[in-house]
Amino acid sequence: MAERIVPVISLKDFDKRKEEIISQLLNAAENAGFFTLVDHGISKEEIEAQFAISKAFFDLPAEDKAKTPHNPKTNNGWEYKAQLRASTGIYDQKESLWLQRNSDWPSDGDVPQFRESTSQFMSKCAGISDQVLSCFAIALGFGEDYFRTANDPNQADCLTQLRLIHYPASENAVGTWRAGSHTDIGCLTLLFQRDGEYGLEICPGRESHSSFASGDVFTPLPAETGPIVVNIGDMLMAWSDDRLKSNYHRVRAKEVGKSPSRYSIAYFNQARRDILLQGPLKKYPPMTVGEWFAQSVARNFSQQAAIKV
Ligand SMILES: O=C(O)CCC(=O)C(=O)O
Ligand SMILES: [Fe+2]
Repeated sequence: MAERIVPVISLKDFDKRKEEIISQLLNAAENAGFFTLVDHGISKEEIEAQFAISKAFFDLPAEDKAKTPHNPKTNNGWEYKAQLRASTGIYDQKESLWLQRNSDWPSDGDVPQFRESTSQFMSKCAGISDQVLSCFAIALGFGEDYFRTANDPNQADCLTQLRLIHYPASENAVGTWRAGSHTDIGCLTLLFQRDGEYGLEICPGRESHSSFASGDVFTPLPAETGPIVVNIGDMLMAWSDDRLKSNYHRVRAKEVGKSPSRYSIAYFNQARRDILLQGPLKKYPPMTVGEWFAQSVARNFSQQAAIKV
Protein backbone atom coordinates (compact mmCIF):
# COMPACT_ATOMS: atom_id res chain seq x y z
CA MET A 1 0.00 0.00 0.00
CA ALA A 2 2.69 2.46 1.06
CA GLU A 3 4.75 1.58 -2.01
CA ARG A 4 1.77 2.40 -4.19
CA ILE A 5 1.15 5.90 -2.90
CA VAL A 6 4.74 6.92 -2.20
CA PRO A 7 6.81 6.60 -5.38
CA VAL A 8 10.45 5.59 -5.26
CA ILE A 9 12.46 8.00 -7.43
CA SER A 10 16.07 7.47 -8.49
CA LEU A 11 18.40 10.46 -8.90
CA LYS A 12 20.91 8.35 -10.86
CA ASP A 13 22.39 10.21 -13.86
CA PHE A 14 20.49 13.31 -12.72
CA ASP A 15 21.64 15.63 -15.51
CA LYS A 16 20.94 13.11 -18.27
CA ARG A 17 17.56 12.02 -16.86
CA LYS A 18 16.37 15.40 -15.63
CA GLU A 19 13.20 15.55 -17.77
CA GLU A 20 12.08 12.13 -16.56
CA ILE A 21 12.95 12.97 -12.94
CA ILE A 22 11.01 16.24 -13.12
CA SER A 23 7.89 14.42 -14.25
CA GLN A 24 8.26 11.73 -11.54
CA LEU A 25 8.82 14.33 -8.81
CA LEU A 26 5.91 16.45 -9.99
CA ASN A 27 3.56 13.49 -10.07
CA ALA A 28 4.58 12.48 -6.52
CA ALA A 29 4.36 16.03 -5.18
CA GLU A 30 0.95 16.67 -6.74
CA ASN A 31 -0.49 13.52 -5.19
CA ALA A 32 1.03 11.92 -2.09
CA GLY A 33 3.20 14.95 -1.34
CA PHE A 34 5.77 12.33 -0.30
CA PHE A 35 8.36 10.38 -2.28
CA THR A 36 11.37 8.23 -1.53
CA LEU A 37 14.71 9.12 -3.10
CA VAL A 38 17.29 6.47 -3.97
CA ASP A 39 20.67 6.81 -5.77
CA HIS A 40 20.89 10.25 -4.17
CA GLY A 41 24.61 10.22 -3.47
CA ILE A 42 24.72 9.78 0.32
CA SER A 43 25.95 6.27 1.06
CA LYS A 44 24.40 3.97 3.64
CA GLU A 45 27.67 4.15 5.59
CA GLU A 46 27.53 7.95 5.71
CA ILE A 47 23.95 7.83 6.96
CA GLU A 48 24.87 5.23 9.60
CA ALA A 49 27.81 7.39 10.67
CA GLN A 50 25.53 10.40 11.15
CA PHE A 51 23.09 8.28 13.14
CA ALA A 52 26.03 7.14 15.32
CA ILE A 53 26.88 10.81 15.98
CA SER A 54 23.24 11.47 16.80
CA LYS A 55 23.08 8.50 19.19
CA ALA A 56 26.31 9.60 20.87
CA PHE A 57 24.70 12.97 21.55
CA PHE A 58 21.44 11.53 22.91
CA ASP A 59 23.42 9.06 25.07
CA LEU A 60 25.06 11.97 26.94
CA PRO A 61 23.86 12.79 30.44
CA ALA A 62 21.06 15.37 30.41
CA GLU A 63 23.31 18.06 31.91
CA ASP A 64 25.68 17.75 28.95
CA LYS A 65 22.87 17.85 26.39
CA ALA A 66 21.51 20.90 28.22
CA LYS A 67 24.71 22.79 27.40
CA THR A 68 22.96 23.39 24.05
CA PRO A 69 19.54 24.33 25.46
CA HIS A 70 16.47 24.79 23.31
CA ASN A 71 15.86 28.47 22.68
CA PRO A 72 12.16 29.09 21.99
CA LYS A 73 13.01 32.34 20.23
CA THR A 74 15.15 30.68 17.55
CA ASN A 75 13.85 27.08 17.87
CA ASN A 76 17.47 25.83 17.99
CA GLY A 77 18.97 23.56 20.63
CA TRP A 78 18.03 20.44 22.61
CA GLU A 79 14.51 19.81 23.86
CA TYR A 80 13.24 16.84 25.85
CA LYS A 81 9.57 15.90 25.48
CA ALA A 82 8.82 19.61 25.20
CA GLN A 83 6.91 19.84 21.91
CA LEU A 84 3.25 20.35 22.58
CA ARG A 85 1.21 19.41 19.49
CA ALA A 86 -1.85 21.41 18.55
CA SER A 87 -3.37 18.27 16.94
CA THR A 88 -3.10 16.06 20.05
CA GLY A 89 -2.94 18.57 22.90
CA ILE A 90 -0.11 16.53 24.44
CA TYR A 91 3.68 16.47 24.35
CA ASP A 92 5.45 14.33 21.75
CA GLN A 93 7.35 11.41 23.28
CA LYS A 94 10.75 12.34 21.93
CA GLU A 95 13.86 14.42 22.38
CA SER A 96 15.48 16.38 19.58
CA LEU A 97 18.34 18.66 18.75
CA TRP A 98 17.67 21.51 16.31
CA LEU A 99 20.70 22.95 14.53
CA GLN A 100 21.20 25.88 12.21
CA ARG A 101 24.54 26.68 10.64
CA ASN A 102 25.09 29.62 12.95
CA SER A 103 23.40 28.34 16.10
CA ASP A 104 25.14 26.88 19.17
CA TRP A 105 26.28 23.28 18.61
CA PRO A 106 27.41 20.55 21.02
CA SER A 107 31.18 20.58 21.52
CA ASP A 108 33.48 18.01 19.93
CA GLY A 109 34.65 17.35 23.50
CA ASP A 110 31.21 15.94 24.32
CA VAL A 111 30.67 14.23 20.94
CA PRO A 112 33.88 13.68 18.96
CA GLN A 113 33.63 14.80 15.32
CA PHE A 114 30.18 16.28 15.88
CA ARG A 115 30.71 19.56 14.08
CA GLU A 116 32.69 18.27 11.10
CA SER A 117 30.52 15.23 10.40
CA THR A 118 27.24 17.01 10.91
CA SER A 119 28.27 20.01 8.76
CA GLN A 120 29.29 17.67 5.95
CA PHE A 121 26.02 15.82 6.27
CA MET A 122 24.09 19.08 6.06
CA SER A 123 26.01 20.09 2.93
CA LYS A 124 25.11 16.79 1.30
CA CYS A 125 21.46 17.30 2.22
CA ALA A 126 21.66 20.80 0.71
CA GLY A 127 23.06 19.34 -2.55
CA ILE A 128 20.20 16.84 -2.88
CA SER A 129 17.67 19.54 -1.97
CA ASP A 130 19.15 21.75 -4.72
CA GLN A 131 18.53 19.03 -7.29
CA VAL A 132 14.94 18.43 -6.23
CA LEU A 133 14.16 22.14 -5.85
CA SER A 134 15.56 22.88 -9.31
CA CYS A 135 13.13 20.32 -10.73
CA PHE A 136 10.16 21.89 -8.94
CA ALA A 137 11.25 25.37 -10.05
CA ILE A 138 11.28 24.26 -13.69
CA ALA A 139 7.97 22.38 -13.36
CA LEU A 140 6.27 25.46 -11.88
CA GLY A 141 7.65 27.81 -14.53
CA PHE A 142 10.17 29.64 -12.35
CA GLY A 143 13.81 29.89 -13.39
CA GLU A 144 15.79 26.72 -12.65
CA ASP A 145 17.74 28.33 -9.79
CA TYR A 146 14.77 30.08 -8.21
CA PHE A 147 14.13 27.79 -5.20
CA ARG A 148 17.82 26.92 -4.93
CA THR A 149 18.67 30.59 -4.42
CA ALA A 150 15.70 31.05 -2.11
CA ASN A 151 16.95 28.17 0.09
CA ASP A 152 20.70 28.84 -0.12
CA PRO A 153 21.97 27.73 3.31
CA ASN A 154 25.14 29.81 2.91
CA GLN A 155 23.17 33.04 3.20
CA ALA A 156 22.98 34.56 6.68
CA ASP A 157 19.18 34.89 6.59
CA CYS A 158 18.57 31.21 5.71
CA LEU A 159 16.23 29.50 8.20
CA THR A 160 17.06 25.91 7.16
CA GLN A 161 17.55 23.49 10.08
CA LEU A 162 18.76 19.97 10.72
CA ARG A 163 16.91 18.09 13.44
CA LEU A 164 18.31 14.99 15.14
CA ILE A 165 15.46 13.06 16.75
CA HIS A 166 15.32 10.23 19.29
CA TYR A 167 12.12 8.49 20.29
CA PRO A 168 12.87 6.39 23.41
CA ALA A 169 11.74 2.76 23.51
CA SER A 170 8.25 2.34 24.87
CA GLU A 171 5.72 -0.26 25.95
CA ASN A 172 1.94 -0.15 25.50
CA ALA A 173 2.07 3.43 24.24
CA VAL A 174 -1.69 3.86 24.18
CA GLY A 175 -2.81 7.48 24.48
CA THR A 176 0.58 8.94 23.53
CA TRP A 177 2.25 9.97 20.28
CA ARG A 178 5.86 9.89 19.27
CA ALA A 179 5.05 12.78 16.93
CA GLY A 180 1.45 13.94 16.71
CA SER A 181 -0.12 14.56 13.31
CA HIS A 182 1.21 17.69 11.61
CA THR A 183 2.35 19.22 8.36
CA ASP A 184 5.85 20.70 8.01
CA ILE A 185 5.95 24.48 7.78
CA GLY A 186 8.97 24.87 5.48
CA CYS A 187 9.58 24.07 1.79
CA LEU A 188 11.00 20.58 1.56
CA THR A 189 11.92 18.01 4.23
CA LEU A 190 14.50 15.24 3.78
CA LEU A 191 13.94 12.49 6.35
CA PHE A 192 16.43 9.74 7.18
CA GLN A 193 15.29 6.61 9.02
CA ARG A 194 16.92 3.39 10.18
CA ASP A 195 16.15 -0.19 9.21
CA GLY A 196 13.16 -1.58 11.07
CA GLU A 197 12.50 1.51 13.23
CA TYR A 198 8.91 1.86 12.07
CA GLY A 199 6.24 4.33 13.03
CA LEU A 200 6.01 7.00 10.32
CA GLU A 201 2.54 7.27 8.77
CA ILE A 202 1.15 9.65 6.15
CA CYS A 203 -2.29 10.95 5.21
CA PRO A 204 -2.54 12.34 1.66
CA GLY A 205 -5.46 14.44 0.46
CA ARG A 206 -4.90 18.06 1.51
CA GLU A 207 -6.27 20.64 -0.95
CA SER A 208 -5.15 24.01 0.45
CA HIS A 209 -2.14 25.03 2.54
CA SER A 210 -4.47 27.19 4.64
CA SER A 211 -6.79 24.33 5.56
CA PHE A 212 -5.82 22.36 8.64
CA ALA A 213 -8.37 19.59 8.64
CA SER A 214 -6.65 16.22 8.58
CA GLY A 215 -8.18 13.04 7.19
CA ASP A 216 -8.14 9.96 9.38
CA VAL A 217 -6.71 7.34 7.01
CA PHE A 218 -2.97 7.10 7.67
CA THR A 219 -0.67 4.75 5.75
CA PRO A 220 2.53 3.39 7.33
CA LEU A 221 5.80 3.91 5.45
CA PRO A 222 8.70 1.46 5.44
CA ALA A 223 11.70 2.35 7.64
CA GLU A 224 15.01 1.75 5.85
CA THR A 225 18.55 3.04 6.19
CA GLY A 226 19.47 4.46 2.79
CA PRO A 227 16.42 5.78 0.96
CA ILE A 228 15.42 9.33 1.91
CA VAL A 229 11.75 10.05 2.53
CA VAL A 230 11.03 13.53 1.16
CA ASN A 231 7.91 15.59 1.71
CA ILE A 232 6.57 18.94 0.60
CA GLY A 233 6.02 21.50 3.39
CA ASP A 234 3.34 24.18 3.71
CA MET A 235 5.63 26.91 2.38
CA LEU A 236 6.18 25.14 -0.95
CA MET A 237 2.48 24.31 -1.13
CA ALA A 238 1.71 28.05 -0.86
CA TRP A 239 4.58 28.91 -3.23
CA SER A 240 3.08 26.57 -5.84
CA ASP A 241 -0.47 27.97 -5.46
CA ASP A 242 -1.40 24.68 -3.67
CA ARG A 243 -0.26 22.51 -6.60
CA LEU A 244 2.40 20.61 -4.60
CA LYS A 245 0.84 19.01 -1.53
CA SER A 246 2.03 19.37 2.03
CA ASN A 247 0.37 16.42 3.70
CA TYR A 248 -0.22 15.30 7.27
CA HIS A 249 2.07 12.76 8.87
CA ARG A 250 2.74 11.41 12.34
CA VAL A 251 4.89 8.89 14.19
CA ARG A 252 3.46 6.37 16.55
CA ALA A 253 4.56 3.57 18.81
CA LYS A 254 2.67 0.33 19.34
CA GLU A 255 -0.39 0.59 21.55
CA VAL A 256 0.14 -3.01 22.64
CA GLY A 257 3.60 -4.41 23.24
CA LYS A 258 7.10 -3.01 22.98
CA SER A 259 8.42 -0.51 20.46
CA PRO A 260 12.18 -0.22 20.13
CA SER A 261 13.72 3.24 20.19
CA ARG A 262 13.57 5.12 16.90
CA TYR A 263 16.11 7.61 15.60
CA SER A 264 15.41 9.88 12.67
CA ILE A 265 17.15 12.85 11.11
CA ALA A 266 15.23 15.60 9.31
CA TYR A 267 16.70 18.31 7.10
CA PHE A 268 14.19 21.14 6.78
CA ASN A 269 14.69 23.51 3.84
CA GLN A 270 13.04 26.61 5.28
CA ALA A 271 14.23 29.29 2.85
CA ARG A 272 15.69 32.74 3.49
CA ARG A 273 13.88 35.13 5.76
CA ASP A 274 13.96 38.11 3.41
CA ILE A 275 12.83 36.31 0.23
CA LEU A 276 9.36 37.09 -1.11
CA LEU A 277 7.06 34.09 -1.41
CA GLN A 278 4.32 34.01 -4.05
CA GLY A 279 3.14 31.36 -6.51
CA PRO A 280 3.29 31.78 -10.29
CA LEU A 281 -0.51 32.22 -10.47
CA LYS A 282 -0.47 34.77 -7.60
CA LYS A 283 -3.31 32.88 -5.90
CA TYR A 284 -2.27 34.36 -2.54
CA PRO A 285 -0.85 37.78 -1.64
CA PRO A 286 2.95 37.94 -1.47
CA MET A 287 4.68 37.70 1.90
CA THR A 288 8.25 37.34 3.06
CA VAL A 289 9.48 34.01 4.38
CA GLY A 290 9.98 35.76 7.74
CA GLU A 291 6.31 36.80 7.82
CA TRP A 292 5.34 33.28 6.78
CA PHE A 293 7.17 31.78 9.73
CA ALA A 294 5.79 34.26 12.22
CA GLN A 295 2.28 33.35 11.03
CA SER A 296 2.87 29.57 10.98
CA VAL A 297 4.52 29.53 14.36
CA ALA A 298 1.74 31.63 15.91
CA ARG A 299 -0.75 29.03 14.64
CA ASN A 300 1.23 25.87 15.40
CA PHE A 301 3.01 26.75 18.57
CA SER A 302 0.76 29.31 20.22
CA GLN A 303 1.27 27.40 23.45
CA GLN A 304 5.02 28.07 23.34
CA ALA A 305 6.91 31.34 23.31
CA ALA A 306 6.85 32.85 19.82
CA ILE A 307 9.81 31.88 17.70
CA LYS A 308 11.75 34.89 16.49
CA VAL A 309 12.88 34.61 12.87
O1 LIG B 1 10.73 11.26 12.95
C1 LIG B 1 10.04 11.19 11.97
O2 LIG B 1 9.99 10.20 11.27
C2 LIG B 1 9.18 12.35 11.53
C3 LIG B 1 9.62 13.67 12.08
C4 LIG B 1 8.78 14.78 11.59
O3 LIG B 1 7.81 14.60 10.92
C5 LIG B 1 9.17 16.18 11.89
O4 LIG B 1 10.07 16.39 12.73
O5 LIG B 1 8.57 17.08 11.30
FE1 LIG C 1 7.14 16.43 9.98
